[in-house]
Amino acid sequence: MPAHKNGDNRPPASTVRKDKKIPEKQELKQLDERCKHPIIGADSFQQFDELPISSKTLSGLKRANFIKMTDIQRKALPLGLCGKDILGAAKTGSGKTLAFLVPLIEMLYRQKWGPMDGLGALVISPTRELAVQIFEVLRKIGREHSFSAGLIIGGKDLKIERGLIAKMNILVCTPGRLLQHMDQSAGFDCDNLQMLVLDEADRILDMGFKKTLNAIIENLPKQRQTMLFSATQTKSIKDLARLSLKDPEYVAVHEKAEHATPKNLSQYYMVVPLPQKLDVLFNFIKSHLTAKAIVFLSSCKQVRFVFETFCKLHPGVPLLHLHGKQKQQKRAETYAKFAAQKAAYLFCTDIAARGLDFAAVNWVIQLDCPEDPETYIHRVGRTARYEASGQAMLMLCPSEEAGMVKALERVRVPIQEVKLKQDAKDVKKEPIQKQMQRLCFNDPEVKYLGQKAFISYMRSVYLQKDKTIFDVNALPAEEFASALGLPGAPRIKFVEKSKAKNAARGSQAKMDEDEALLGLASDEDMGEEEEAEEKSKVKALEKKKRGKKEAVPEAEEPTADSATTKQPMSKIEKMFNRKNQSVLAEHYTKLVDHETDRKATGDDEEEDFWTIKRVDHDLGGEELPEGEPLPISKRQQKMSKIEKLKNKGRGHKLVFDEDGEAHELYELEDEAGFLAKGDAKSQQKAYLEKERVTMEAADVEDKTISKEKKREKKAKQRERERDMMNDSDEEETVATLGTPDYSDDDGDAYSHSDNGSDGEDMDQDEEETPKKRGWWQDKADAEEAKKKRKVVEVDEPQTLEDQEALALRLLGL
Ligand SMILES: Nc1ncnc2c1ncn2[C@@H]1O[C@H](COP(=O)(O)OP(=O)(O)OP(=O)(O)O)[C@@H](O)[C@H]1O
Repeated sequence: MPAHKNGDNRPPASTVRKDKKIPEKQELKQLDERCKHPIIGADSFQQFDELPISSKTLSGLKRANFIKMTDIQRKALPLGLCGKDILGAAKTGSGKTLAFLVPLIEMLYRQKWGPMDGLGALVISPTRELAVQIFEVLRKIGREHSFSAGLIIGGKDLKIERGLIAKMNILVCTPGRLLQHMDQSAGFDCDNLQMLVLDEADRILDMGFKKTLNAIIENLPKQRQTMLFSATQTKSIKDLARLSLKDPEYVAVHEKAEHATPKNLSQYYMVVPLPQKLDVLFNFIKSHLTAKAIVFLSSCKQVRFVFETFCKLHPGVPLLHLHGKQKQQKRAETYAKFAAQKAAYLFCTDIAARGLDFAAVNWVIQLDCPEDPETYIHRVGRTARYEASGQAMLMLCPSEEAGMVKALERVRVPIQEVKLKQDAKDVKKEPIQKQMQRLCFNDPEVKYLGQKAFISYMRSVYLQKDKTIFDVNALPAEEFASALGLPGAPRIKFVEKSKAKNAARGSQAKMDEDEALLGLASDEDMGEEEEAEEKSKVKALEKKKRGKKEAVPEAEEPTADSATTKQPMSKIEKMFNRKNQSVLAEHYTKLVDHETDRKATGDDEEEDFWTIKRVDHDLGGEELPEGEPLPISKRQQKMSKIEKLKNKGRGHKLVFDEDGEAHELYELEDEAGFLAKGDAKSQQKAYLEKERVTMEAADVEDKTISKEKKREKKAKQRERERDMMNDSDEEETVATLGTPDYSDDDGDAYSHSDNGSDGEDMDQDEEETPKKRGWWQDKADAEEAKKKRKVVEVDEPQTLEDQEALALRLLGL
């Protein structure tokens, strides 16, 4: 290793800059040399160009305005460049992305990675949005390199991805989708992988993704460099063993810092009774119309409800929403829109809590309490990023205050209480509750959303692990429902009623609670990662229930495609999931009612923990509008008339008396008269005989009519065929108009747009378009037939002689 003039053995910045001009081969040699050993003097490096980084990467960094390194970059990059395994922890917004992307690109560059080498590096992110963001940074700084890089996230066409994935050198992906490709895409192998990165590692390693990640790791070679980054890093030995890390370096730059959150972040909390939360939020928005803010809620349904209702209340600032149940395209659009807005409010679940780097967000509002202090840190980290400042507001229910504040103190989060201002209370003279009620009253869809939001909120509170913070019984359910504008609280039934009161719960009680949790398994409310976690909880509980004695908390997590842990949905729930919800909302509530009534009678005790007993008290007496047919199933709709008649059974003859009352035929005949005609049996025989004769006569008549109809139909068909024969030439041309041949010479389909012709070239296409080939003909046959076809030009035949002459010409005589 050559010594340098400046005494600390590090190359001066000028030396590195000069390197830019040296040939690539020489540069590679120098970089290799410097990265073989711990980089000398790296402790005092401040800028990227002081590190042994290729000129191509440096140029990418410079163009993106990355000149000076952040703390985590200064510490992690020298280690990463030397091939060390790293556990990186640093505050949110402190530049962890570059701390792993630069070593990744450089490692492949130094190894002269090429298209034939296959997959060299893998970056796994817990959410799609974060994966997209990482990919964008990779593109920016790697723009001068020639590696192929792909983004593999759910919600896109699997086939298209499959075609490309085998050719990629770098992949940025979400766990579920990656595993899907590992399982299903032939030609995708990771045998050559050199580097694995887990961004938001603690999230990917936790229960939610455990099984998926284990399966992924099994497919990766053990000899590789591994880097884990997060603002809240895992230190679990078990986790690290799973990843086969080799002497990892723990790089935690802010561990000794006074606070775990960015220093430019001001953090407040406010104790707000649950029923007033929406009111406070709405007033906050009205008084901060120029803010760019992210509002966190606990479930997708909450997000939808608050978004939909607030949009209708027109607060005067753009509102957006993001959650895991949206289609990928919608999610991407929302992400892009919010990123571009100067002032806007984004309502979201924890899907947006980690890693997302929206510029200039000045407020993070947590309407619902986060599940733990780590989630709090990630949520508030969406503001005050890099050198910017920001503010965060946490709304706590009175029952959550003590537990949460203590938990935040424990992880060094400086948070300060603010009280609701008096004038803010005055605003509540006209609370939005009234407007919410109006919205729910006028629009059943809104009311329905409100009901779902109510239930999913209560459920999320119940499911929280930390019972020192979350207590569902302390929540004022009725008042909360009213605040949402609902006419009454959807009734929620606890199976084990005594368990909450019973302080010393025995193991049986615990088991019952577990069973109750199983009943909550099918939450179609959660996002991908939330859902994964939920499923794993359920699976763990199922295991317990089966009597397994082993410790469960780290139970496997189902893969993205395994839905086996979900409780089977009832028929009605499935139907409801399929149907147009706005149409069915009211009807559904009644169906649910019946369903739960049935369960309450003991049909299904496992689901008897809490279910919607009656979703809406107002609906009690409502019936379907009079005269409106009951909804019929699709199968019924598809039945032919004959099938329907069959199912109807035989007709039944009734006779109406003078008062319009229906009677059986025999009721109107007097008995003496009846017996005078003979005994019942002979009368029945005579009646049947008479009816048989009548039926036979009718049958003959029907057959004659039917034959006549068939004859007419055939005649018409022959006539049509004759006409077609006469006009065949003309018709063939018409059939090919505007129908280009979509096959090339090999018969492969090609896109019409390939020839670059749009509407303008259409006329030309039409003229030149050959006659359409029948599916039964190959191209040669068609050409032959075309040659054989003669064109006979004639004048319109006027007389019988003309016609005879034409016929002879056509016959070729
Ligand atoms: N060296 C740098 N110079 C200037 N800006 C930087 C630098 N490094 C990172 N940034 C910027 O800082 C912001 C935060 O970076 P990044 O997203 O990597 O943070 P993070 O630590 O991964 O945050 P989180 O923990 O929330 O995922 C980004 O906007 C990024 O462009």
